[in-house]
This record gives sequence, C-alpha cells and structure tokens, in this order.
Amino acid sequence: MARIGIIGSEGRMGHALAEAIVATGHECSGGADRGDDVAKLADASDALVDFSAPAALQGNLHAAIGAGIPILIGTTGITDEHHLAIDHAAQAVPVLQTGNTSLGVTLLAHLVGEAAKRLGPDWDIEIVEMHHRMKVDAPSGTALLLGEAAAAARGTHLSAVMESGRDGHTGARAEGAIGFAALRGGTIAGEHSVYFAGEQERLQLTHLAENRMIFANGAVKGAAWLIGRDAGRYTMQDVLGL
Ligand SMILES: NC(=O)C1=CN([C@@H]2O[C@H](COP(=O)(O)OP(=O)(O)OC[C@H]3O[C@@H](n4cnc5c(N)ncnc54)[C@H](OP(=O)(O)O)[C@@H]3O)[C@@H](O)[C@H]2O)C=CC1
Ligand SMILES: O=C(O)C1=N[C@H](C(=O)O)C[C@H](O)C1
Repeated sequence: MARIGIIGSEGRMGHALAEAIVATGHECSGGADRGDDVAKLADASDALVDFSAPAALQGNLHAAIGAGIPILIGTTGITDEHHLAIDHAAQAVPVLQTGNTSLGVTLLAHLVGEAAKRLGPDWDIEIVEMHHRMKVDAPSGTALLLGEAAAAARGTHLSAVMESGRDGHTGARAEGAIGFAALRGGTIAGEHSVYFAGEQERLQLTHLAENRMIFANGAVKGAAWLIGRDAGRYTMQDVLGL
C-alpha cells in the first residue's frame, strides 16, 4: 500500500486518480491545487502524481526532491525547458514523465516505432488527435509522444521534422515531415490516429480512450512502481515491461 499525493486534485484527472488510488488498495495522502503547499503534501506521501499545469512543474519537482520521493508527471503542454528541469530532478529522485499513462498508448508508441522503421521514409506520417472542448494544449502530449517514437525510429528528432498547424498556402508536404492536426469538441477522453500514407496504400494505427480512468489506473501503477527505485528518468514502457 502506497501513500500517493495528487497535484491538481480538483481537476478531471485529479478526481479520476483519487478514485483509482482507492480502488487499487492504495491511500490518497491528500491533494495540492493552485496556491497549496506541495512540500507539505510531499512530506506526507510515498509518491506524487502531477496532473495540473506546466507552470506548477518546477515547484512540484522541488517538493519531490525535498521529500526524497518519486514523482510521476502526467501534465502535458511542457517545453524543452521543463524537460531539462525533469532531467535535473531525475538525478536526485525517480521521475516518470509521459503524455499518456494508458497501457494501450504505451503499446501503440512501440507499434508506431516498428511501423516507421519497417515502412521506411517513403511513407508519410500524419498524426490526428481529438479531445474534449476543455483541453488547453495542442498537439496533445500523446500526439507528441507518438511523433517522437516515429522520429526516433527514423533516426531523427521530432523537432527537426514536425509540421503542425498547417493553414493557408503551405506549399507541398516536406519530405520526411511528421504532420499533426488537433481537433477539439464535446467530451472526448482522447483519440489518436497515426497514419502511414504510402503509394496507393495507407496504414492507420488508432487508440480510442473511452474513459479517463485508463489514464488514472496507469498513473497509479506507475507511481507505485517508482517507489524504491534508484533516481533516474523512467517511462511507462519501463513500468509495463514493453
Ligand atoms: N499523461 C496522461 O496520461 C494524461 C495527461 N493529462 C494532462 O493532465 C493535465 C490535467 O488535465 P485535466 O485534469 O483534464 O485538467 P483540469 O483543468 O481539469 O485540472 C487541472 C487541475 O490542476 C489545477 N492547477 C492549475 N494550475 C495549478 C498549479 N499551479 N498548481 C497546482 N494545481 C494547479 C487546476 O486548478 P484551476 O482549475 O484553478 O486552474 C485544476 O484543478 C493536462 O495537462 C492534461 O493534458 C490528462 C489526462 C491523461
Ligand atoms: O487533456 C486530456 O484530457 C488528455 N491529455 C493527454 C494528452 O495531452 O495527450 C492524454 C489524453 O489524451 C487526455
């Protein structure tokens, strides 16, 4: 039984996470929201899970380091600067950052890498995602994670090949580009499709989240797995053994 502290506890994921923690026999050590003392929550916890906002990230990492406990970061919309801060924190405590904690997307990322590797550079890669009307960041963290998996399989970095937000006279698609499109509406928990478009044929890999409990359950699994690990940066692939 682990004591798990929730950052962003009043949000959609915060509520789902509280439910998942109890359902899996763990204990919720409390919640921290805007203006609350995260260090106090960290002191009462065996692990922290962050589903809040990028602005809170640095303070959350400090709190985890101060208490000497692991932290799982599920918050999306984070920048290169945030990633550097995560790398730095991972020298002191176990840190897992991911745009998606679900089993299905973790496996999908692996499949996308395989497809990108085996199909080769002639197949154009496009990633389409759709989320509920309240989502504030685009492309989604999951879309970026899938794009990174495809780019890595092609021996490059997503930042070098990413095409996002096409509008107007864009010119032809750049060779080797990985394109992104983001749709928003309704109450959709999360849909991601990765298209591999070749000559006269197309492969489409899709994940449909029917309920955000899949993210909450994965986050609890990840947080519990981090407890007792050496300091370092971990992934959901590590947790699920994929
Ligand atoms: N990795 C994954 O598997 C998943 C990641 N996510 C990501 O998790 C994040 C949260 O999503 P969701 O729950 O839907 O969003 P919500 O907006 O419903 O919840 C976010 C919560 O965090 C609070 N918050 C905002 N700023 C801070 C801060 N500085 N310190 C502490 N708390 C703060 C918000 O409070 P207030 O209302 O006052 O702003 C709100 O209660 C998003 O980035 C989302 O993309 C979501 C699902 C799965
Ligand atoms: O904001 C959400 O809701 C979600 N965010 C994550 C993302 O940005 O990919 C994960 C999931 O798709 C739901």
